[in-house]
Amino acid sequence: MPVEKMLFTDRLYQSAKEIWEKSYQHPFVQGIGKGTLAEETFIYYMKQDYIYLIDYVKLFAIGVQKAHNLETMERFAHLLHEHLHFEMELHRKYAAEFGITREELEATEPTPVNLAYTRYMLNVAHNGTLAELIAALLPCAWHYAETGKRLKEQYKDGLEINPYKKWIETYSSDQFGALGQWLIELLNELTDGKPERELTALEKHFLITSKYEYLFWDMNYLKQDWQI
Ligand SMILES: Cc1ncc(CO)c(N)n1
Repeated sequence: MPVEKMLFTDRLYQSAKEIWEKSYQHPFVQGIGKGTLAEETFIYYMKQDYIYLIDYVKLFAIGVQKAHNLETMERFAHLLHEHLHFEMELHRKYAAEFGITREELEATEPTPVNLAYTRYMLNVAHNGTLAELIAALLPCAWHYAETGKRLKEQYKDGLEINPYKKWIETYSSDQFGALGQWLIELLNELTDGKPERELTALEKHFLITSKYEYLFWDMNYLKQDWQI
């Protein structure tokens, strides 16, 4: 009987599982689910996340540049468009609700954790292979899709009156989930038959950005910024 082959992304999922669980249990994430997170904390996060996404979207442009065929180029161009419009529209809508202008959103200065996280991914994107780029950016797409779906299920009773309903609806949507799913498939294709040495390097990127995801929640929760 043939042995069922474990996908490389299953391995990544297993190795990051504990970190992701810690993120899910973080009071920031739970506060979104319950709708109890302080509004000023959410606004702080929306502003930081908006400028995070500006850099994140650039990673897809580098994906276009590093793609080996036209189909992959088209998919990265699609991802770039979806994050720039579908996802970032969420931030613009919340900002409008809170009386924050687009200019103000865009002029946000990154905190140390935000800057370190985006610089890490941009560095991998510029200096690494296409597989390395995907390994580094995948926790963002995958972890958010999973978080959105889990929160929606766990807190479905209060969803209609939850002020963060739009956030939960965006990240639990099939439209958002499909973005991560395609990255998962591409990474499995690119890593098929690759030596352990290369896989270990990819796993390292995946774990580091998974940890940055945790730090990002924590940084926003505590409103950690430059001390000087
Ligand atoms: C920090 C962070 N990670 C992932 C996502 C999902 O794209 C996001 N908006 N922000």
